[in-house]
Amino acid sequence: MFRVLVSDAISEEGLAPLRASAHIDIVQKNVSEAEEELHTFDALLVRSATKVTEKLLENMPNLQIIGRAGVGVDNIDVDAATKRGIVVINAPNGNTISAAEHTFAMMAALVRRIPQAHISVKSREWNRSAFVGNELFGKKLGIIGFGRIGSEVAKRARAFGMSVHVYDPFLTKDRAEKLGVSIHSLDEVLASADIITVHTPLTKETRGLLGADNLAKTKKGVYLVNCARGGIIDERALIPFLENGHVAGVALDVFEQEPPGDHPLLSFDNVIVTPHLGASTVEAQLNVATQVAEELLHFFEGRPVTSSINLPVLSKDVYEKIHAFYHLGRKLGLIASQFMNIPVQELSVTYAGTVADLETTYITRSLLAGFLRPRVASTVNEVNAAMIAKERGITYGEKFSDETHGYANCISLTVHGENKTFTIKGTHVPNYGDRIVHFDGVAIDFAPEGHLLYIQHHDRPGMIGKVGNVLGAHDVNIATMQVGRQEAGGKAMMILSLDKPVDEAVLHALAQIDDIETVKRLEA
Ligand SMILES: NC(=O)C1=CN([C@@H]2O[C@H](COP(=O)(O)OP(=O)(O)OC[C@H]3O[C@@H](n4cnc5c(N)ncnc54)[C@H](O)[C@@H]3O)[C@@H](O)[C@H]2O)C=CC1
Ligand SMILES: O=C(O)C(=O)COP(=O)(O)O
Repeated sequence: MFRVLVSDAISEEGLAPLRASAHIDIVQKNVSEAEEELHTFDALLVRSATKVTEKLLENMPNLQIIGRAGVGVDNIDVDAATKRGIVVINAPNGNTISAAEHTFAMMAALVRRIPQAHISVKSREWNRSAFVGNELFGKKLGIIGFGRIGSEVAKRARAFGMSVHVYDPFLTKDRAEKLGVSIHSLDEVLASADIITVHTPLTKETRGLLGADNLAKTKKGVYLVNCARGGIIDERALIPFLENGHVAGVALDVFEQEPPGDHPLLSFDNVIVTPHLGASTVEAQLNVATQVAEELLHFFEGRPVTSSINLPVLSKDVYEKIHAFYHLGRKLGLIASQFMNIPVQELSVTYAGTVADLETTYITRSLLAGFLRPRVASTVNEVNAAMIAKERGITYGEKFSDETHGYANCISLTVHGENKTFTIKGTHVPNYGDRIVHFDGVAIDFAPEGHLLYIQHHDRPGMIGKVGNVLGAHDVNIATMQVGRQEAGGKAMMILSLDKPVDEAVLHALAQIDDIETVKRLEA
């Protein structure tokens, strides 16, 4: 049973597929209400209200996945989640239209002074001359951040007869041309726009992007809109520009602190506000809840998630192709780590044959996670494997080769340790399974499954019988046995697969046999 804590208001209808699952138990409580049971949850679903801090994650040791029913993840400590191997997903498209429409509504309301006029009429006044506004038609709209929402705002602005000047350092000329907007530097947008709307994420680079210096570069009489994140426009810096009339008006849906409390900006008549409503439509909430619910179901079924913030994103198609290699990679890493149970500095992975054409980053992450698993006490998976490897000074790299040793595909892992190097190679045979085809310099063929016993010995007659006798005497049943050697009379090895793991006494008894050099247990 997977337990899901839903700690913000998320559409019931969107959550229906999760509720329908017999394996999922949904609890709807905020974090403080759920304090006593935080340790029991496998998943956490939030919007922007819940602050997912490192401290909260410490109290949720079973957490595997955080779903953000929306876009912005600035309320989630993604680094802390990644460190713990927790997958973070969001619903990037579900509320785009709602946020763009809200931005547009705010912009129109701002220049026509609709909220102020509304309050006046509701106060039984009729003062038409007090609310003379401006047209949007013919004005220059400066858009800072031209992603999903920025570009939807641009389409609507063009329909209103506005010209759109965009600043986004990651925007290509092609895309700008397609959407009928012109690309400019930030300074150019600041200097030329009649209205400026921001649509970036809140990051170290965008916090305070419109601070005192940049506000001073804007046109006198400029209107500003922030329906993205509080803090992109510096609230404190804005105040003198409103006081001296340089800024004609501001529309804010978001605040540095939410709720903003008794904020000085709220006293200005020409500052219009909404309480973070950009995504608050029935449609957007259904979309985002449905998206995260589906992703959560996939995750719990062991299928790929498609909108992760901290995992390489895989389409269903790509996943179908790579998942067999993903498991093989995990096994190669796991076996290699146990065999090389010494400090290691470097892992080198080589892909050959059909696997070389696939999304190998994901397979390498899986291999790395398999390698680190026996070495670290905490959860390690493809989310945090790269970070943990770095912390432990283990570097890794991928290569590609044509050498498949006669197989359709081959993954080769070489582990470099102090004074020792080990290579293991495996292949995946469709409808048959994974096979290890090369182990520490010896060609062999075994399935990387279950309780394995590795025995390295000199190639002599009677070795198989001696090993069989010792295991029989200890009541250990052999399921399969594979043998291989470098050359007749030289280094040879056996890989046995056993029904149960062997204990130290068996390892010791085997090591006493003449001509046996090494005996190791390997779990796969
Ligand atoms: N008010 C609300 O309820 C909602 C707010 N949002 C917020 O709106 C913002 C935009 O969301 P989306 O368009 O979906 O995101 P997006 O990721 O599609 O677009 C963000 C754009 O900002 C650009 N960008 C990044 N750093 C920049 C910088 N330093 N200067 C200029 N451009 C930069 C990126 O290249 C990208 O094109 C986010 O902050 C999101 O959290 C989203 C939905 C609802
Ligand atoms: O999706 C976003 O980034 C939003 O800001 C929407 O936030 P909300 O889910 O309405 O709390």
